Amino acid sequence: MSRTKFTEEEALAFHHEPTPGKWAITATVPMTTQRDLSLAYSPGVAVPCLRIAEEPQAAYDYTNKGNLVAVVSNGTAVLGLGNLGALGSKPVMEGKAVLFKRFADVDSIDLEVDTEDVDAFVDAVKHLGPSFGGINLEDIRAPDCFVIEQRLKEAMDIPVFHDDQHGTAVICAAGLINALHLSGKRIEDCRIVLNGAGAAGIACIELLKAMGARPRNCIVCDTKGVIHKDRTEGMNQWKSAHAVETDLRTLEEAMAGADVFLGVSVKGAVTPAMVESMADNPVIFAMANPDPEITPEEAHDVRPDAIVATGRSDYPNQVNNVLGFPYLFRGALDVNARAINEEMKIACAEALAALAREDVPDEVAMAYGRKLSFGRDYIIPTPFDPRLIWRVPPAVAKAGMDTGAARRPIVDMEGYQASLKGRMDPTASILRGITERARRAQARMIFAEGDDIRVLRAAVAYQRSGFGTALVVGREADVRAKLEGEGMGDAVRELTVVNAANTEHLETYKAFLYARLQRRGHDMADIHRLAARDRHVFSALMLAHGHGDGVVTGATRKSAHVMELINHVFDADAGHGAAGVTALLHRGRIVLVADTLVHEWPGAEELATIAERGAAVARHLGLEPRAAFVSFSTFGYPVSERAEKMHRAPQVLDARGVDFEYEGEMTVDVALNAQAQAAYPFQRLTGPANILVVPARHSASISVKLMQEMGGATVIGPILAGVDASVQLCSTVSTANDILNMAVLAACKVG
Ligand SMILES: NC(=O)C1=CN([C@@H]2O[C@H](COP(=O)(O)OP(=O)(O)OC[C@H]3O[C@@H](n4cnc5c(N)ncnc54)[C@H](OP(=O)(O)O)[C@@H]3O)[C@@H](O)[C@H]2O)C=CC1
Ligand SMILES: CC(=O)C(=O)O
Ligand SMILES: [Mg+2]
Repeated sequence: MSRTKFTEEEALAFHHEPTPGKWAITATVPMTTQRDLSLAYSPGVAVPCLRIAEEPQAAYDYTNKGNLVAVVSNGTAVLGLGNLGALGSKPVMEGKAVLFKRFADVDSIDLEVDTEDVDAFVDAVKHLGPSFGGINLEDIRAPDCFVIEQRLKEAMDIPVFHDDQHGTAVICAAGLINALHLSGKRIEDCRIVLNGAGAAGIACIELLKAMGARPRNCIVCDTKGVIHKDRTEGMNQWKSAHAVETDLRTLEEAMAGADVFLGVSVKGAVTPAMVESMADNPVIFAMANPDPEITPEEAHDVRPDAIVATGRSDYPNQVNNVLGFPYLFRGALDVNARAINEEMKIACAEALAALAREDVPDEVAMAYGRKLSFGRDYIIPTPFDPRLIWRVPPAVAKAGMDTGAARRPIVDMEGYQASLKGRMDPTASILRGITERARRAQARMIFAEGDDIRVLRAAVAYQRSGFGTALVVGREADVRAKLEGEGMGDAVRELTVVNAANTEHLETYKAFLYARLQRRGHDMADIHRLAARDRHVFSALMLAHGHGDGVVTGATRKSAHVMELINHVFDADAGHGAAGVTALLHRGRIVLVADTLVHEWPGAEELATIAERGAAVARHLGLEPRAAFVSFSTFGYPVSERAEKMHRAPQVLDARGVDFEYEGEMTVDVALNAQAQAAYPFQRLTGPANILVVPARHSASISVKLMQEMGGATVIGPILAGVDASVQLCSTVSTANDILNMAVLAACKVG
């Protein structure tokens, strides 16, 4: 499988753009008018204040407490990187905050507390309870973390959860349940070696013992080797609890014949020889971050029978607490829990383990680019599995209710599950699906405009992101100079620069073009000029001859002009049913607008074709199409000659017998709003439309640009659909990232 590759510059740029850091705050209420101001602040705010003072539980109804978690650290054990201090830990803590949001729609704020003193840390946090629904402690070194967590739990009436301890233990337990299932061993019989007796290690071994592992079969090691009964050096009470009577002294000795190795220590702590000495079908969870104790390749080289997991996302079997903390807190918050107790953690582990053993839906497999079925390379769900959000929190919430941790039980569990499904932003999974499909396609992408630095940056990113080969049309010296000017001189060697002078196919291209254009007023001199000097035509010719798998162009010239040139090579015009479809992504919704590129003023027949193109693009994106023909009138009112064609287009589709939902004509609010639709009980859409077929290109342009400028929508496209070749057009204002997006669409042939 492909490793995710990035440079240090890219990691820094990711954290720098569009604004420094990884998250910002947005208001959920309008703050526009004088009235808004008086409700949000003085005097209106007094009403909820007084209500909460009287009835503290009401804080969950009138403030964001019920969905807000603090990620708190002092930076003394940042991943496996050591003590980087409170400030040095902030990128990780911001990262945890965005993971909370992305995976479970939990709002979270990182708080870096600049002290290594346990008392001072506890004092700083223990009075913050009113602000939050939960406290996620993170990357605090052992043994301080044990004391801090215990004291905060006693002082606070909300869940206090040290993720490195319990989050890790929960995921480790879930993975181990399944790994042992596959290796045919019972936990009671396993010899388990744990390396790392810190926050994560102690919690993991405690949970495994609670699940049946025999204490005498568990050997714990740290920097001083095996923790045995006679040892005094580097000990503490938490380690002593796991000391055993044994002659083993080193990790190497302990690993011989072991069934399970758990690593929560540091990179490279395990050698291939140690793995080689383990028992049959050994289970190896090398969980140190960012680099594991041993890589899966190294382990499999010596032991092909091993079941290996790491904490990283770029290997199969990611045993990482990202699978736990978002869902544990989601479930806990939703019952306004006082704590996250043992039963809630075990419920989480069991739900995760059970999910991995189930059949994997196609869209999950598709997004990962490989078949996922329960087995050695799939013992734990993948973090992007969309089922996690509605499968795990209900199990946690139920355990919280059963054990009295819940302050507000959930009455309707089915309704709760449905609300969890609706909570997640579908656009994120759509974009992810496209990206993974493109990565799998490994397309040779032709970037036509190699003289533009945005295009070159997109081409470099395309190749470095592992999407495939970037073929850049341009002059080599020019490409080099431009990239050097951007401080990306190295990238020249990675790109393949193609032009009329260095291709062996120019004569073939010219013959092809002449055959198409000889009766359209072009002589051989015109043909040579087009084929050899026009990069749009040259790129299209490369594509037409299979010398690339897709073309991205249009960043330097107006799209109408580029379309004309592309049409010399492909039949990509209105007459041949081509259409432009633009995807608008906004607040978790995705709506396609068509035609945004080809038809100037389509008639009813053409509008029907445009709807078909829109439906095809929707399906490519993983949406079930619902097309609305939009206008300023709804089902014949107000009567207008201009709306007539929008009224007739659905009838054209009736006659064609297409296999998707469509309706019209209607105003945009009726198209997009289920309540407005309810006023027309006869209409046939089963929900809000996700394709808007607009009357003309001007209305398309106006609506898309209005959404972009005023609404802040993300715009992808126009996607050129209905052409028998993968050509995508950017706009002259495209950024490098927009161009990369178009290349990704071209790579997975959306359109
Ligand atoms: N995959 C996942 O989800 C998670 C992974 N982790 C990873 O686990 C590791 C430990 O994190 P955490 O428990 O929070 O950190 P702590 O600082 O609390 O504990 C680290 C432990 O590792 C031991 N250790 C360090 N180096 C070695 C070595 N070379 N050989 C043996 N033991 C060693 C230390 O030994 P000593 O006591 O002698 O100092 C200590 O017991 C990190 O790499 C972290 O990224 C953590 C949480 C989640
Ligand atoms: C994953 C995590 O929490 C860690 O490595 O510290
Ligand atoms: Mg951590």
